[in-house]
Amino acid sequence: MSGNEAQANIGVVGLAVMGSNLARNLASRDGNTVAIFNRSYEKTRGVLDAHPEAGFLPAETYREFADTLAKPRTAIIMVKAGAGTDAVIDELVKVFEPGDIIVDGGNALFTDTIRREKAVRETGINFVGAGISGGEEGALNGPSIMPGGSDESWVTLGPILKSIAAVAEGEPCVTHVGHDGAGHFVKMIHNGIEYADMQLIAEAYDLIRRGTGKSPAEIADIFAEWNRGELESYLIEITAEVLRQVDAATGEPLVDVILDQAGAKGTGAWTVQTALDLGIPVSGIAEAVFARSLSSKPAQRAAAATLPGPSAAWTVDDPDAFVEDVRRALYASKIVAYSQGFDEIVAGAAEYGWSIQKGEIAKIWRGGCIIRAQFLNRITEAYADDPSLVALLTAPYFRDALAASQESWRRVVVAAAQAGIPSPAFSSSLAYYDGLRADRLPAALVQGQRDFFGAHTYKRVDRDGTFHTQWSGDRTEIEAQDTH
Ligand SMILES: NC(=O)C1=CN([C@@H]2O[C@H](COP(=O)(O)OP(=O)(O)OC[C@H]3O[C@@H](n4cnc5c(N)ncnc54)[C@H](OP(=O)(O)O)[C@@H]3O)[C@@H](O)[C@H]2O)C=CC1
Ligand SMILES: O=C(CO)[C@H](O)[C@H](O)COP(=O)(O)O
Repeated sequence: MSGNEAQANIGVVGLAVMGSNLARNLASRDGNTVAIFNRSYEKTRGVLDAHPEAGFLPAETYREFADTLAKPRTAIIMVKAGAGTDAVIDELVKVFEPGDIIVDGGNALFTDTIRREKAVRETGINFVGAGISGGEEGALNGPSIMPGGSDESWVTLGPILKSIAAVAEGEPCVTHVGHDGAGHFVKMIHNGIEYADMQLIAEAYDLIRRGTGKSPAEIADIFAEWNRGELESYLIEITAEVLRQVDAATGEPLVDVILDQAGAKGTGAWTVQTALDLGIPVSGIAEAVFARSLSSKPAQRAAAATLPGPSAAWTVDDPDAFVEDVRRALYASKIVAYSQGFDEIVAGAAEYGWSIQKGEIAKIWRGGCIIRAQFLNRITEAYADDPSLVALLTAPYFRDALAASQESWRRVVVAAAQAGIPSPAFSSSLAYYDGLRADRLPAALVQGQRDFFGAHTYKRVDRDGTFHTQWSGDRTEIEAQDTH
C-alpha cells in the first residue's frame, strides 16, 4: 500500500502528454489532491519526480488507486482511445463502488461511449465521456471540455471541470453537452472542423506561395496580419509560427523539410463516417480528411507525377489583390466548415435524443481548444438571435460575410483550377455554397435516372404523389409507391 488512503479528491489514469498535464492542472487548483496511476509505473515515477510541487499521490495498482481516492471517487481516464479505454474501465469497475464516477477524457468514438455508459451504469458507477481539447498546453493551463453523462454526474463533476477549464471572456469553457455520448460526439465534430480549418489554411498558404513566390517567412507575416482581423484564431496564429521556423540542420524553412504526408488519428474520418450515416453533407471536412489520405500515398503520387498539368504558366498580376482574395476565400470556406459541423451536431442530437445547445457549444470552443477563434462569438450570437436557424451560413452576419467574400472565393477557385493547384477544401466549400443556394439542382435528373434503371420513383413539382415512368414499356407515367 502507498499509505495514501482516501486523501485524493480526484484521480487521473494515464500519464502520457494529456494525462500528466491534466493532472498538473488539477493539482494546481485550490483544494485538489490528485491521485495518479499509469499502466507502466515508470511513467508515474517520472511524473512524480518531475513535479514534486503537485503533491501527487501515486498508486502502483488499480486497488491502491481506488483506496487513495476519497468516496465517492472521481477518476479521469486519459489513455489511448479504444482498447486501452476498455481495459482501464474493466479494471476500475472492479475496484470502484456504486456512486463513484469514471470520466473518459480521451478521444473516444461516441458510440463506444454510449455502449460504455450503459454497461458501467449497470454496476451503479457513473460513467461520463468528456471530450477534452487543447493539446498539451490546453491540458496544463485550461482546455475546452465537452462532457456528456448523466445530470447527477454533472452535479459533482461540473465544479471540478469548471475549475480546470480555459476561461473565455470570463466564462469557463465547459458545459454539460448532453447525456451519454453527447460530449464525445461534439468533440468529434470539433476535430472534424479542426481538420477542415487546417486544410483550408494549408491551401491558402500553398496558393499564396505558388501564386506570388513569397517565402514562408513572408507568408508568416501575412498570417500574423490576418490574425488581427476576422480570421483571428489559434490555428492562424500557430501557422505563422510554423512558417517562420527555420530548420537548424539545413537553414531551410522548416516547412520545406517536413515530409508532405499528413497523418491522422481517426477523429476526422469518424466525423465524415457519422455524417454519411446521418445524411449530412460535411463536404469541406470530408475533403480535408481525403486530402490527408491522398498526401500519404507516396507510390500513387510518384506514379502520377508525370501526368500533364495546365499548358499555360500561371501568373498573378496583382499579388496584394490575390492575397486579399485568398483571405476572403478562406473566411468564406471556414464559415461553410462550421455551418456543416453544426448541421451534423443538430442531426446527431436528433438521432440520439440529446438536447444540445448550439450557442453554448460555440461558447465553450472560444478558449482552450484547437479551433478557438474570435469568430465563435458570431456563431453564439447567430443561434441566440434565432435558435431555430436552419443553416448557420444563412444567419445575417454570415450571409453578409459570404456576400462580401464570394467573388474573391470564385476567383481563387478558378485560379487554382487553371494553375493546377489542388484546393479541394476551397472548391468543395464553394460548390456546397452554390448547391445550397441553387433554385434548382440536377438532382431532378438523378431521380429520372434512378427511376429509369430501378423504378425508384420520383415526385413532381406540380402535384402531390409519387410517380414512375414505365421506361421499358410505353413510357407513360403511373402513380407508384414511394421507394425513396
Ligand atoms: N495528444 C493530444 O494532443 C490529444 C489527445 N487526446 C486524447 O487523450 C488521450 C491521451 O492522449 P495522449 O496523452 O496523447 O496519450 P496516448 O494516446 O499516446 O496514450 C498513451 C497512454 O495510454 C496508456 N495506455 C495505452 N493502452 C493502455 C492499456 N491497454 N491499459 C492502460 N493504459 C493504456 C499508456 O500507458 P503506458 O504508459 O503504460 O503505455 C499511456 O498512459 C487519447 O485518447 C487521445 O486521443 C485528446 C486531445 C488532444
Ligand atoms: O483531439 C485533438 C485536438 O482537439 C488532437 O490534437 C487530435 O487527435 C489531432 O488529430 P489528428 O492526429 O488526427 O490530426
